[in-house]
Amino acid sequence: MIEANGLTKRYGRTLAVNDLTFTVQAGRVTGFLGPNGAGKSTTMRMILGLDRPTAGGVRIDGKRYTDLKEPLRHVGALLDAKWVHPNRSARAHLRWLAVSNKLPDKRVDEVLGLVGLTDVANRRAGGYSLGMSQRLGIAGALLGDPGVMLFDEPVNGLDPEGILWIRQFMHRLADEGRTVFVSSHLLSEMALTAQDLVVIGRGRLIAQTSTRAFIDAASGSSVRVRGPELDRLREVMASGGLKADDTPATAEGPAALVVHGATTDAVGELAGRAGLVLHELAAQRGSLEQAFIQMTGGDVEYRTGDPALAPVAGAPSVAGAPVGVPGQPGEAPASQWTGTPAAARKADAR
Ligand SMILES: Nc1ncnc2c1ncn2[C@@H]1O[C@H](COP(=O)(O)OP(=O)(O)OP(=O)(O)O)[C@@H](O)[C@H]1O
Repeated sequence: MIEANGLTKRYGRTLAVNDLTFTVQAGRVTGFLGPNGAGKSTTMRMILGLDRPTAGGVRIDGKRYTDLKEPLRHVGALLDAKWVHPNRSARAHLRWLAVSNKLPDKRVDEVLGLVGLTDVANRRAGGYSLGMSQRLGIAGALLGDPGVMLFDEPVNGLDPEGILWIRQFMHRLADEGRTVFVSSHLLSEMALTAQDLVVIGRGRLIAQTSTRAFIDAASGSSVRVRGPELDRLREVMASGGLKADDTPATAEGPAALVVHGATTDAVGELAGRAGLVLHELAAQRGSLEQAFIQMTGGDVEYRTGDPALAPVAGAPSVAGAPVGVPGQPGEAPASQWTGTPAAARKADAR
């Protein structure tokens, strides 16, 4: 378990992390989301004892990182997959890590097997693809068989096969009871990977909740309904006090209505009482992307002019956390956002 309490980091005038309090539970994959410059990497570095908090602190299984006698046995991290000497083989790199951390040599072959690199373990790491380098980084993080694992943008630049592998591997680590904390800009991927979320903006907590609750709170409840008499259906919804919008036919389905702020029960009963035949009645969930943009709306700069990405004023809060974090007077804003989810990927593509 990771527990951050009032975690704060200031770099000169920039308040990179501002009084962050959150918990990352064992046995779950927890996504760490925030616009560019929100403070994710700084937070991860503080968890790993690589940066000193200005105030507050963070504990790993109840202990500060600096108090862990053998840190690699408690926490493993993948921060930069290319952090390997290019002329070293994967096996030599892991052996060096194992020796310098007093870990048994036999663990090297175990972790190579776990990440599927056994057959290429003697090849130069400099010649590895990004996907292989990520696997090697994960092997290094696993060397001490730690209960807590941190991943900073692990799927950046990976092909679909590599992304799927990482997703399944993280689920496996969580199923083994480990704490898995992963930052990513790939929101659709996070929706599939993370069971819980910690969402930050300008260094402050926006939400800590399950992924499902985060999406539901942002998107509200809406119902897609379709039948042979769409006009009548719209009238019946209106007479029941429900607002319905038309959605045109697409490759995915025929024209339908989307009824806002309603449940399938309410829509079905209204239609049934009016004697209307229905061909489709389904609750609609928003995407993590929509929820993220809505929840971080106050923290970002939009440059695309796409109205679909416009920030929503007065976005609801999740789990009691504030939304639309205001900047502190006299502080430089620590957040940048280039608008589209694709552009949200780190410009430096670590
Ligand atoms: N060593 C440093 N010195 C000064 N400012 C820093 C330093 N490290 C980070 N910052 C600033 O702190 C803020 C948070 O940066 P951080 O890298 O933690 O954000 P992030 O959420 O990881 O962003 P990204 O997703 O773009 O990597 C930014 O404004 C950044 O410029």
